[in-house]
Amino acid sequence: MHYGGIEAGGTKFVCAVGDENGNIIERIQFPTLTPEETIPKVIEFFQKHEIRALGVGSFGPIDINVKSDTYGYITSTPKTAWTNYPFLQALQKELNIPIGFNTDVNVAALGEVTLGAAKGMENCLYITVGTGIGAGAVVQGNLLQGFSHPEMGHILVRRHEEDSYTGKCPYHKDCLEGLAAGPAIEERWGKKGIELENNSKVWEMEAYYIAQALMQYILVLSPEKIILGGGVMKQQQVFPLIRENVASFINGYVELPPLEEYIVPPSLGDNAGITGALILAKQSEQ
Ligand SMILES: Nc1ncnc2c1ncn2[C@@H]1O[C@H](COP(=O)(O)OP(=O)(O)OP(=O)(O)O)[C@@H](O)[C@H]1O
Ligand SMILES: [Zn+2]
Repeated sequence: MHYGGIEAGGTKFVCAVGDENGNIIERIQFPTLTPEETIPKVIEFFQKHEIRALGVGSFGPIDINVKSDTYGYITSTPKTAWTNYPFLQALQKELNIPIGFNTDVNVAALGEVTLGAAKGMENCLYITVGTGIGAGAVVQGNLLQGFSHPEMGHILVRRHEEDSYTGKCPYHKDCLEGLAAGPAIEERWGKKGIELENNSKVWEMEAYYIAQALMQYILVLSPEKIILGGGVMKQQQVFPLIRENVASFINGYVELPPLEEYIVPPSLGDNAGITGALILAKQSEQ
């Protein structure tokens, strides 16, 4: 018997069928169009396979509070076709199996803690720096959740002294996402991140912001491993800069594991999310 997983992103939906250990057997992807266009394709894929349960890691904001009337909905997303869309209910109606529902980043954290860079640990943080910045956390073996899911990308950071860019977040302007996500890099420097590889100032500034965020996450959550993924983090040269900045901000106040092992890329690569979704599927049966 197999499990299903969905990594629902702002640009594409990845769907996979896997085994009880999170191994992917078959995967397929669809562009994220409107729910009316995308969801029937997703349902058709899973109806072809006999799956026991499904796990969903979704872009957000989403409602993951099981006590809420809108549990399972995508809520106030800027992708207007999906605003207030009852995502979980639409899947449930057609598939009639247990479904676990959480954020893309929480699910990626679950993948990495179960089978990836944080395997064997109870606490880890998964951060994506892409079109937006988001983080998911496994804390004492559980996905972190309160009245809603964490929104760690929107924290405030101290400005780099050479940065006069106003910031791109529609809600806060110069929050972390507003200053350090891919679109902010592009607007500040006038080129996409991928074309700025050799501009050391870009990555020095990027590391300065990301490291401040990491300091705050470290002090609040005490993660055993920090995993940084997403498009911007494909710039591997930023990792040593982030580690240096984290060391300098923390300034010896807490003893950290060796930073090359502590702040790392996802060891499941681009499969962190979909693998976590398969694991969430299995957990949803219990
Ligand atoms: N190799 C790269 N180097 C630098 N920046 C990159 C690279 N690849 C993608 N980006 C930037 O990352 C952003 C896209 O992020 P990503 O590839 O993680 O996709 P996404 O899934 O849309 O993001 P999100 O997870 O925030 O929804 C864009 O702003 C893009 O310019
Ligand atoms: Zn913000």
